[in-house]
Amino acid sequence: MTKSTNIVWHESEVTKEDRRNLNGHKSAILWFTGLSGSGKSAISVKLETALHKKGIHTYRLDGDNVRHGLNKNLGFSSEDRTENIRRIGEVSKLMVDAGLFTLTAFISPYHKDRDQVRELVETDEFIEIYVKASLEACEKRDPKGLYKKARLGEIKNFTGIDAPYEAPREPEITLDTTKLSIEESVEVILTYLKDKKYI
Ligand SMILES: Nc1ncnc2c1ncn2[C@@H]1O[C@H](COP(=O)(O)OS(=O)(=O)O)[C@@H](OP(=O)(O)O)[C@H]1O
Ligand SMILES: Nc1ncnc2c1ncn2[C@@H]1O[C@H](COP(=O)(O)OP(=O)(O)O)[C@@H](O)[C@H]1O
Repeated sequence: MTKSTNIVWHESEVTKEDRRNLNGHKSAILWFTGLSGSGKSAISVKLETALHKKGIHTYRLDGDNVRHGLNKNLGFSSEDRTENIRRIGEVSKLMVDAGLFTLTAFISPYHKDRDQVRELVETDEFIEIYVKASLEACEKRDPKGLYKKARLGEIKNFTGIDAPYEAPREPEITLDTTKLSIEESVEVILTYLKDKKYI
């Protein structure tokens, strides 16, 4: 018997389409992935501000509101990272159902975990954004001093050092943050959303 046996779905009267119509725009997950220090948080924060100013309903998920709350029982083993991403995917799906552009900023290092989130929603509801920067560049930025600690062996399983990062094969958007400024990256995403008639 699975744990969900005997649980019956109760349909709402208000649908995702109703909520989208009320908002006047679509909803989707903007899934940022990349190494620590690649720029996921910096870009997603500025993108959210830009969308908000346009009257678009958003919510941003990142370590602050997830790893300190919902997922505070998870660490950085491959199993815990997979569970971290699975929960974030499920929460993001609910937010898309609620009519929001949901911006997620997690390393999400494994193809299979990101693909599982993609499978959870409609094809056009998952936009994978690869925030690309070399390990060298991220380590040079080292905004939280974590690479230094990882090199000293004070943090184990650090992505890029002694834990893997699997770069997306076919992301909807790639941002090379060694070439684009934060503002330019935001513009690339806004252009994509306009071209594809999301906004
Ligand atoms: N071992 C290890 N590896 C990678 N990162 C580590 C680790 N330990 C702590 N941190 C800090 O946690 C942030 C990554 O958390 P995520 O939830 O995005 O990771 S994951 O998607 O589950 O792989 C990451 O934040 P970002 O810099 O925002 O990516 C780090 O600040
Ligand atoms: N072109 C750029 N794009 C994004 N971030 C940049 C860029 N140049 C420098 N940075 C800086 O690099 C750091 C990236 O950190 P952060 O956004 O926390 O990355 P992540 O969320 O991927 O760990 C920030 O301090 C940001 O200001």
